Amino acid sequence: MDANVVVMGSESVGKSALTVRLLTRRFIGEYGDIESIYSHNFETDGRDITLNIWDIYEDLSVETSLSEKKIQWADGFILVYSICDRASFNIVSKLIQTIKSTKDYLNTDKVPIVIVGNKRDLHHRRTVSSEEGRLLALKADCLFYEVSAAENYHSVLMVFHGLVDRIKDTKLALKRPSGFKGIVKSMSAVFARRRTDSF
Ligand SMILES: Nc1nc2c(ncn2[C@@H]2O[C@H](COP(=O)(O)OP(=O)(O)OP(=O)(O)O)[C@@H](O)[C@H]2O)c(=O)[nH]1
Repeated sequence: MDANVVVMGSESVGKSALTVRLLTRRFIGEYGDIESIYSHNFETDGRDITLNIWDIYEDLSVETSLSEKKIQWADGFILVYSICDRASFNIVSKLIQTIKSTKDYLNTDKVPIVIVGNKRDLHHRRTVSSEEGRLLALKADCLFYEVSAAENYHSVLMVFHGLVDRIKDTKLALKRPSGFKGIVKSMSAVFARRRTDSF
């Protein structure tokens, strides 16, 4: 399975640090203004996953046709803020709205989004509590993690694994009509066939 992932958030929250941590297991400190697509292969539940990660430098809270293209390209989103930067947390809510209004999800309301509070190691400078992050995720039906790209590889790995699991579920739900909508769809397919049969 291929999964396109966009990493978004305000400036300097650690988007590149998270991406580079996943790819190399390292934290190198300074990353410059890079914007690239990286590919990374891993296995989950016996399935090979190719993750295409787009690390976005541009501020996507300002709507442009390019940002719309990026949103359409993505199967899932990692929205990063810094626990020491309240403005970066506020931008995450705006990004969720932009994504949910832009992305055309046909049958499902569940957009695979993970909210990440980064720089957990700087807890003495914290201005956004864990509860606020968790509450936002709960309201928007997203996953939530607090991590330190600087200090910990495993929590970063969990972020990407969590997102891939959600992407898998969404892709499966899109393939197989399920629930009430799916039943209505299958019934109308049967009736449509009957109607054409009778002519
Ligand atoms: N203490 C601490 N610093 C971090 C952490 N993650 C990133 N940084 C630092 O925060 C700064 C910004 O990190 P980047 O990864 O470049 O952030 P970015 O969001 O990609 O930044 P832009 O590309 O400029 O938008 C760098 O100085 C990093 O070393 C972290 O978990 N803890």
